[in-house]
Amino acid sequence: MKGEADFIAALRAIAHHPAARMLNDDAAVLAIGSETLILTHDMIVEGVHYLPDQDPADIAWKLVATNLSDLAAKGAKPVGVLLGYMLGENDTRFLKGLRDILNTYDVPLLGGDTVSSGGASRTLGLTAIGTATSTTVPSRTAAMPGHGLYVTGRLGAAMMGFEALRNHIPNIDNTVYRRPIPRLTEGQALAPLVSSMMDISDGLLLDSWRLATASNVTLAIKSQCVPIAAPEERRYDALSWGDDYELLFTAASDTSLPVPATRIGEVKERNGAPLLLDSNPISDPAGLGYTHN
Ligand SMILES: Nc1ncnc2c1ncn2[C@@H]1O[C@H](COP(=O)(O)OP(=O)(O)OP(=O)(O)O)[C@@H](O)[C@H]1O
Ligand SMILES: Cc1ncc(C[n+]2csc(CCOP(=O)(O)O)c2C)c(N)n1
Ligand SMILES: [Mg+2]
Repeated sequence: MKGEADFIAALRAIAHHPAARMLNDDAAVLAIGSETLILTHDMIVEGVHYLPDQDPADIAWKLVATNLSDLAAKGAKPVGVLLGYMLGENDTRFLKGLRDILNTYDVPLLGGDTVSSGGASRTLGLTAIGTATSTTVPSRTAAMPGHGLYVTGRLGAAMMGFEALRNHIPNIDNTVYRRPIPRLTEGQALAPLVSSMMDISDGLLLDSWRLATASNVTLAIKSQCVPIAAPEERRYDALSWGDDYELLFTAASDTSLPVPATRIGEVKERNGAPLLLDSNPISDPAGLGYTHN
């Protein structure tokens, strides 16, 4: 076994509950009585997800935003969060950023746990709980041949911001990298209309590959159609670096979309590779996006 994908594949043998959606989705979908809870947990690690000298207020924002983004992908309304905190050098700034994002999205802090690092690399976790807002909670497994493939926003802004922040380049906006915007209102508006939906955290191409694999379809993507927030010569990087937290979804071509989104390709019956990038078949996910090894 090696790396994230193999470990999750092994976990599938343990996660039998239908709410786990075979670990093929952004979040668990747990029906309780007449309510459907949406549950997700994401971690961030110093030096892996954020730069060691970043303002802790931004780290708090990103930790909550990345989790709310997974709720957004299921069209969920946030109910609350639980924080797994490792004490650091400026906990007051962390609390400031935490208050900022929880107030912005009107999300209560419900609890959590606090530890000291003992010298280990700083790692923070968050569990986000939401409720479904549409009767069918969008999945990654129901993309339908004939439907269009769409993405919200522009990709590559986080990559550009990260590079500017790391290399101390002024005049390049790094807000999207530091403080991503979870697409909660967009996700809720889209949920009743889409055939499948997920958020893009690890890069458009890798996450499209996951969507195609989960739905057993081929996604044909036209790279030139993807709106990017990076120089043209960085187009492939913008499609594979990750951290943009936009929504990727499939919908019937005649759907009147309630939010701005760009059609970047189409869903086809599976024929060979899960991805066709500018007509080139791609059947190996290596190099398509970010993975933990
Ligand atoms: N350690 C783990 N234990 C149980 N389930 C896990 C674990 N790691 C990942 N999963 C599950 O595997 C699936 C895919 O996880 P993944 O982290 O790729 O999705 P994601 O949260 O949408 O992505 P990202 O972490 O990039 O935001 C999800 O259902 C997730 O809950
Ligand atoms: C300092 C620093 N170096 C590199 C990156 C790039 N990066 C790390 S994890 C990830 C995907 C989301 O993670 P996960 O899949 O764990 O949710 C991306 C794009 C970064 N954000 N910060
Ligand atoms: Mg996700």
